[in-house]
Amino acid sequence: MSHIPIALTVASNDPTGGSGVIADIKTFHNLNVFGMAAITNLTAQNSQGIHEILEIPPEFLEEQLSSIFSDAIPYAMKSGMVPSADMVDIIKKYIKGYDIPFVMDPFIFSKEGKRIIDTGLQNKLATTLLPYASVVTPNIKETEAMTGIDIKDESDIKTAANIFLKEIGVKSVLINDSQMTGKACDYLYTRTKEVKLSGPIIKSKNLRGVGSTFSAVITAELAKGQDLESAFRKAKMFVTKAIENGFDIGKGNGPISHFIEL
Ligand SMILES: Nc1ncnc2c1ncn2[C@@H]1O[C@H](COP(=O)(O)OP(=O)(O)OP(=O)(O)O)[C@@H](O)[C@H]1O
Ligand SMILES: Cc1ncc(CO)c(N)n1
Repeated sequence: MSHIPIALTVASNDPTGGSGVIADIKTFHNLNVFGMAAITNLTAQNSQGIHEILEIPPEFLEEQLSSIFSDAIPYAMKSGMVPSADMVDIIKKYIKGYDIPFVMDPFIFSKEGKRIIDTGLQNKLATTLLPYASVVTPNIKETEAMTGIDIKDESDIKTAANIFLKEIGVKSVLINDSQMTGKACDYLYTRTKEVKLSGPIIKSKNLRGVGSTFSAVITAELAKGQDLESAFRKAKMFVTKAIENGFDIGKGNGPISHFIEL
């Protein structure tokens, strides 16, 4: 194959391969997109939780991005765990400088509910990066943290989505809900339309990487030139199958599968 779309992830490394950039690259590969990764953090984590986080010096993120972009421009890019305000500014420079689709997957809380970034950095992400994002993919807890809305039902989700679109200035928002309604519901809001996709909650303890994988599918599909609604539908199908085929790896919560065929 002489030509292939490129997708770039700017996120952290999980050495056990369940989430973060390794999950992103597995997803890009599954979808026939060439994956690249610029690392923001190294984490020490496993199926039982995140133990330590080591930040890469921001200048070295800049080195990684400048090496990538001076050589081949990715067709789409996503961000995951961004640990410092300096890194937010560096990422913004590349998004502003190169007009490519940008998917922001905010990583504010760990699966175990622990806050990973402070509110100052969370606000910086919202004010500096979100206005340049094609789409942001928060779960319910992240949506509450970023909009200040206490979400109890679907109308609160819509109110929060309007804050993302009208006050924060993001082009579209895709809110994932696997916590509130007892169903796995996802809501896409753009300035012109709303799409809701709903499925049953699959009972599994092996859910590591589900959020990273969902946003990686969206990024891969945008890299291929697909529109956001088709990318959303594909991401929903992908994660559903990936959860159904998850693995019992480790003593705690295992990873979802990236071997699936759609
Ligand atoms: N148990 C489940 N059954 C079916 N779908 C699920 C389940 N858990 C999550 N999903 C779906 O997976 C996608 C991502 O879910 P969600 O946003 O809740 O993950 P997350 O909390 O961001 O994950 P992470 O902690 O990995 O970032 C959504 O499409 C959601 O509906
Ligand atoms: C590196 C990394 N990225 C994302 C997540 C969230 O799933 C995690 N646990 N670790």
